[in-house]
Amino acid sequence: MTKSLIAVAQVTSRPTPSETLPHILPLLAQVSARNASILFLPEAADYISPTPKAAASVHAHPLDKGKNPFLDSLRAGAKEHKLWINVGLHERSTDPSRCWNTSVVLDTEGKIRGVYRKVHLFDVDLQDRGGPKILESSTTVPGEVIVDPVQTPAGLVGLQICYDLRFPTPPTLLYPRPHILTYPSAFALSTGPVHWSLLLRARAVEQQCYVVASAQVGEHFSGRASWGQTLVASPWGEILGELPSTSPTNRVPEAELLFVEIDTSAVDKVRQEMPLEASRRRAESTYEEARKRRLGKVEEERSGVDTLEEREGEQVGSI
Ligand SMILES: O=C(O)CNC(=O)[C@H](CS)NC(=O)CCC(=O)C(=O)O
Repeated sequence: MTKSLIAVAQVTSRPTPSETLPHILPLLAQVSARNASILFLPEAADYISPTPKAAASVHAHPLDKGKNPFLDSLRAGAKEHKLWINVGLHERSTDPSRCWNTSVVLDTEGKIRGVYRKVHLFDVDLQDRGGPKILESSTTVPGEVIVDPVQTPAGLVGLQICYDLRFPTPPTLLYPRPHILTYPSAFALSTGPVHWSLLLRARAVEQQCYVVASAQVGEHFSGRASWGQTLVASPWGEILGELPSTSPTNRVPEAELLFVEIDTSAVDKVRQEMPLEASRRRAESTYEEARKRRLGKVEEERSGVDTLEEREGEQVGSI
């Protein structure tokens, strides 16, 4: 069987896990009623807090069984409804005021099959574009590892999170090559309209795989909203399904589902028709040479501030 139905959720998470969970749990029965094999939930599905530093010490827990009420409920739900679940959530780190931004894969026994911690953190100042100034690194510890894709009933799933979407290199390093790249997200209103679907489709076209992006949507609390537009792209880059984005004129539900059929043989077919990976390997030595040259130049620029002035002095003197 190469075909399977997947369910992709769009959610408005609240400031605490106990406020959010009642919106998420009913989705599990809906997924199971449609016989979908796996449910994808967004980044920070457990909560989005106005005071993330304080919330980290209260609501972020280790992933271990019995230590994380939000994840424990999903583990029980996965088992009850015989589903796999991919979920983004806050994970307690060794620093009490900063958590990991983590993506977890659960199997039908509620057992953890994959854990990825967001590597690229959203440290930006978009105020001139009507957007936020956010320093995710002040509340989040960056992950250090690109993890291997996880085998699920829908195919091999490569784990990335939200802002990672802007970095094309990590997916090129995944092995075995995934059938699905997943980007659980909470995209900003200021970046979503132009960048979100463009980047998701670009990753699908480059990696020749499905891209599944479950998104946060709507207003989490006064002053913080997410873009939405939960989306699935095909290995050819087509949009196979999407849910509404946040807009002043359209009220989005607190939680809803998108169902899409995935066919792993469609991934194999595109990769046969256009064998990008084979070409990439042939180019590897060329990349390496360019990379070294670039690194050399960057280092020269960084250490060369004083010497540059000296050189300018020399030039002036010699003219
Ligand atoms: O932990 C939470 O509270 C929820 N997490 C988020 O909202 C994260 C980090 S602030 N958001 C993004 O990475 C947006 C990226 C984005 O919008 C872009 O790349 O344009």
